[in-house]
Amino acid sequence: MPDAQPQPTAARAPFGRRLAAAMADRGPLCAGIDPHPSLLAQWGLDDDVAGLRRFSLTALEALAPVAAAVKPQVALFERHGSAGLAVLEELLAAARGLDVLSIADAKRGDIGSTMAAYADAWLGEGSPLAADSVTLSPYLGYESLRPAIDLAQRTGRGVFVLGLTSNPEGASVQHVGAQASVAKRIIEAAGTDNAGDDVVPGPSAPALGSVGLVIGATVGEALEELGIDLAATRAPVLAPGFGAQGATAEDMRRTFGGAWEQVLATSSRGILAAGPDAAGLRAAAEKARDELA
Ligand SMILES: O=c1ccn([C@@H]2O[C@H](COP(=O)(O)O)[C@@H](O)[C@H]2O)c(=O)[nH]1
Repeated sequence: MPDAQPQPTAARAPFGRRLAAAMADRGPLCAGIDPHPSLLAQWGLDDDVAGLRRFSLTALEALAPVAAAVKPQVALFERHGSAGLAVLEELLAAARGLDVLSIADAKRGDIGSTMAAYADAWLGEGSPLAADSVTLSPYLGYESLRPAIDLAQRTGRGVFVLGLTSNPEGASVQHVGAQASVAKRIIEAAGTDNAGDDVVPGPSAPALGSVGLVIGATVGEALEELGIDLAATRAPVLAPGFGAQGATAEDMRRTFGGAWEQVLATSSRGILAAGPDAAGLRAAAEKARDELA
């Protein structure tokens, strides 16, 4: 498996630009790498570190050529302790070597002083866990995420802030406030950050900032009901819920409307269930990507 160190800051274009180019080149699919115990069993692997490593590297090699990004689910590595995190480090390095963008789905969020340490871990130059981007939870206040947003912008990396999540329970917090909802405030704050970013469109790619949003593919009419103008934010939109959680490409086109070009649909179990055969995995990802195209 190829290995590569994070590049120096100066050599890396802004994350939004790199993501837009990858989406133009490979399509709007992010392949989730979620080594659930049930999937390990289905692949004939043990629920241990060797099984985790085989699963993750097999999925990466099969899926990297057909996905704009890969998204390892950090919790499923953490459950194996420090050895699991070492596998995640190896996976992130291998993704760099295969030239596919990585999104560490860690959903970090804390008071600013601690947030700086999370930022160093996931976005810091030279950190063994550094990914191209990381998911963040804004429920200690959007501004508490500032150290991560700033570091991402300095290093050509990105963040995806939870806006409207794909799970049905999310609405009980995120929809509160109706037309001035919690979600709307967070989404508009991301838009403000992207307005200050150096955002330029590529020849066949939309102009995307480096502060992304997580908006579930399953949220239905919520964007419209809450009066949210996603297109105005220029945020890359990571959309989980496609596949195993039930959202179809058609549902997503309806939900995202004029912001469709910003959407990076992510699917994990829906693709990974086709493993361990590499050709089967790739075919499942290509089918998902073609449905979205
Ligand atoms: O709102 C959210 C935020 C993150 N996720 C994550 O995405 C994947 C979805 O996996 P599937 O197997 O495709 O359902 C998983 O890692 C979640 O933690 C989300 O689903 N919803």
